[in-house]
Amino acid sequence: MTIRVGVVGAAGRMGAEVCRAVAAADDLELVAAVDPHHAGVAVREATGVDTDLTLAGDLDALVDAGAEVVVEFTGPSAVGANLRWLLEHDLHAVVGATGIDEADLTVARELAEARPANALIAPNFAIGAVLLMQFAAEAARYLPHVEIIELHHDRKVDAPSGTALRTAELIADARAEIPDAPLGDDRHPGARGAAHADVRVHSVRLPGLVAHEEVIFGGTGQTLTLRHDSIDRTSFMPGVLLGCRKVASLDGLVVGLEHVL
Ligand SMILES: NC(=O)C1=CN([C@@H]2O[C@H](COP(=O)(O)OP(=O)(O)OC[C@H]3O[C@@H](n4cnc5c(N)ncnc54)[C@H](OP(=O)(O)O)[C@@H]3O)[C@@H](O)[C@H]2O)C=CC1
Ligand SMILES: O=C(O)C1=N[C@H](C(=O)O)C[C@H](O)C1
Repeated sequence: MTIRVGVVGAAGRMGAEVCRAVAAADDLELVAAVDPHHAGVAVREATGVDTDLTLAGDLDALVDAGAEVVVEFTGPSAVGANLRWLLEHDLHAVVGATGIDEADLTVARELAEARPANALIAPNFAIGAVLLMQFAAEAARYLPHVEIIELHHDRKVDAPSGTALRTAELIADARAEIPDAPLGDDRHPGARGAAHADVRVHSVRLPGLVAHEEVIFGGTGQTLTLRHDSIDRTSFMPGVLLGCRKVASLDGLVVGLEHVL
């Protein structure tokens, strides 16, 4: 039995990659692709997938096409409303877009509890990044002094990255104390990064980068550096496909790919 998959944000860097990955998977079928600003464009042209589908302008196309699972890769300004719509229409959601706010997350959690559809939200679908977050949480138990540097391509709209925010939260949950992160003589605001969950996060945006994160721990006479590099967006695809296969068996809404590994 194949799973019928729709993609929202299908003309974007990640959405197009997801369309290609879904179309290439034997057990998944690409049945709809939505991207309002590119409606009417052939999916073949936007993604290279061998299909007669056309990019749809609104989410109703997902229902019309009989999608069972929908992959959401739009961005911070659209993801909250889209996720709500998907759950209200009983469509399982695999969400990669970052920047969903707390209020939208609460609504989505309640909907996923109340209705038959589930949601998997993963700030990062690359297995290496998931492991980096787990290793960072483990290290923070012993080395509470830590800062994060995330580095991304220059077209990324949000900063800090969703992965960096999640890493900071996992570190905050794991470490027993909140050590000082001195600002020093902070002559240029921002020079010491931004604090999230009491962890300093620094964001770099440059052409040539894809998605990278370093977590640097400091201790007496030593440092420990954990680093992950996505050098291509295909790095996220095994995680996204796994999410498509597992989301129906989840219970409500979960955050983090680790829950389906
Ligand atoms: N979880 C993970 O593993 C990963 C997450 N991401 C996240 O995925 C998101 C997308 O990244 P990326 O592909 O690089 O961004 P892009 O800007 O390339 O793609 C986003 C696409 O969504 C479209 N879009 C905007 N609004 C809507 C809407 N309301 N409905 C449907 N489509 C819409 C955009 O249209 P237009 O071009 O006209 O704006 C664009 O085509 C970001 O939040 C990023 O942080 C990225 C990589 C991995
Ligand atoms: O925009 C991106 O590219 C990425 N976004 C996600 C994030 O904000 O963490 C995941 C990955 O870092 C790539």
